[in-house]
Amino acid sequence: MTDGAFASPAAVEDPDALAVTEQAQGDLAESLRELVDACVRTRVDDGTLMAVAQEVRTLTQRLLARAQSDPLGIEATSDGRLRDHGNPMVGMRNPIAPPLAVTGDADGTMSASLCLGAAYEGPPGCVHGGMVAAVLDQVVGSAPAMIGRPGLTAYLNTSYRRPTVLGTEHVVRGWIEEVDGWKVRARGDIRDPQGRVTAEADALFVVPRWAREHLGTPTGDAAGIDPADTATQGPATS
Ligand SMILES: CCCCCCCCCCCCCC(=O)SCCNC(=O)CCNC(=O)[C@H](O)C(C)(C)COP(=O)(O)OP(=O)(O)OC[C@H]1O[C@@H](n2cnc3c(N)ncnc32)[C@H](O)[C@@H]1OP(=O)(O)O
Repeated sequence: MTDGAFASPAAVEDPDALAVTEQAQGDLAESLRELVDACVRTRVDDGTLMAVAQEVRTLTQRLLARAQSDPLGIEATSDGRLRDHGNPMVGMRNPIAPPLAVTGDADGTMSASLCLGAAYEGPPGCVHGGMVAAVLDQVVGSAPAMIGRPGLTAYLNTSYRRPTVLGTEHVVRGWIEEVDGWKVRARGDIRDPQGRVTAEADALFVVPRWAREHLGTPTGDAAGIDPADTATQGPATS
């Protein structure tokens, strides 16, 4: 979603072929996540490092043999799916993305599990604070999107309560606090396996003026949900 440019639905003429392609794209990204992790943690000798770098550059050229010049954007397919595959938090084609798998509860609370490795280290053994904020931005921001208000982040105030430890399963949640027209205030947190909050966020998401005419009627997962009904909605559990 960029200023003034909204993706139009891409027709899915052959869902089976698309599924095969998406499987291959996802597998490539996953193999690159493994490569990134290995790149950070490897202790092989210098000669091996140089040889591998050369091999990787050769592979890059194979992929660039046919590549688009623009970023992927967000596509809505004619079978109703949102394809945000380049997104750095959830994008299945993006090796930078963990990727988060964000799901919604019946009460509108969004959640995802989070377990990050060496590539995301900030303080020793802990997740980088910028990554923590980015994860919260995505999960908390998906709550407004679910009710047909896919806003941009106007602010995201993040409080870091305790370190978010690498290699440990955490739960990230986001929920709506208040809906005011095209503005949605939402909150979220990250909890460790003991249920302790490691970070929390208070955020405002605003559907920009240029996008509002495209969102007159909530679509997809937001269909049938009246944003007015979710005002002052809280999380399922505290
Ligand atoms: C369809 C597909 C979508 C899929 C999405 C999937 C998942 C999504 C998950 C994504 C997660 C990741 C998401 C990302 O990574 S989003 C990327 C990071 N964020 C940005 O780049 C946003 C940049 N800013 C803007 O584009 C605009 O300024 C926005 C959109 C914020 C406003 O827009 P616009 O300029 O057109 O409108 P307006 O200025 O008339 O303001 C309108 C109203 O808002 C109020 N206001 C504005 N700013 C603030 C503020 N800071 N505090 C308090 N209030 C604020 C303002 O007072 C006014 O209120 P009112 O006078 O009406 O009462």
